[in-house]
Amino acid sequence: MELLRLENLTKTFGGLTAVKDVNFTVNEGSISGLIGPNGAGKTTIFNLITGIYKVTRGAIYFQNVPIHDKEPHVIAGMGITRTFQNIRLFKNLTVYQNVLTACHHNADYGIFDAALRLKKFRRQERELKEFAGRLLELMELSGWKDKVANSLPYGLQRRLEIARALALKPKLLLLDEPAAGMNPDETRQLMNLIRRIRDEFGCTILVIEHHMDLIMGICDNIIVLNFGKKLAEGPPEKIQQDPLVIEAYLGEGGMPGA
Ligand SMILES: Nc1ncnc2c1ncn2[C@@H]1O[C@H](COP(=O)(O)OP(=O)(O)OP(=O)(O)O)[C@@H](O)[C@H]1O
Repeated sequence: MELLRLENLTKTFGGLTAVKDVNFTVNEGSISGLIGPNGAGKTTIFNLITGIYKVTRGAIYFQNVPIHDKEPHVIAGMGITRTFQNIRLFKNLTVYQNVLTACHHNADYGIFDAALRLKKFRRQERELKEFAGRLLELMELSGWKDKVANSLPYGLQRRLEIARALALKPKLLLLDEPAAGMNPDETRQLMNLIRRIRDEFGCTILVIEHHMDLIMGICDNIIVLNFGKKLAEGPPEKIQQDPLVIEAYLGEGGMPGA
């Protein structure tokens, strides 16, 4: 079943067309990849889906509801969450505190419940702590729980960022270059984690990534962009052999990791 649909999506910045008439759908429960050479328009599409940028032309539907005219907080509230190319964490808080603060977005107790530590507050606090613990387990960060985020190796900081995004219980998780800066071992581990997030957490994933092994290894469907336009779409085996895709990457020195 379709979760997200982009229809003739176009974004211009002054005279530059960053995204031009892009159409694709993301099916519920799938892992989809958005790839393309540098400057192809991938992050711009994430910014359009999440409402950070206003759409110039075209439409975006989430669960068949138009979202291209909605504010970022409304879109987030509907169940779309993202991570960023540059890691955004509370660097001086512990791993656990980072996840727990994100979990608090789900709390609906009032200031009186909290101040008087009423039953509703105590029950929700217990549930949020359990959920934070579950997320740390899922992202294999339990052993780092009490470490300050800043002290974590780079690959683990990226995993912590994903745990924080999952704390918002998204239906659609957008990952912007989650394996950037990771070594091959860390990348392999991340691939397994992304599959687990889909299988155990039940959320749909759209991922931008330059690591081709990751994209080809986990995606059901891949959308290739070049100069803002959709160049190709299909399963990994089809994309890997597509002459147009290979040619687009040749200018950049070939398909990365292929
Ligand atoms: N806010 C902006 N103002 C002006 N131009 C922008 C803006 N955001 C993106 N662009 C331009 O739009 C084009 C697409 O950029 P985008 O960041 O979406 O590419 P990308 O495919 O994500 O690239 P990369 O793989 O390098 O991250 C680029 O030419 C970029 O300079």
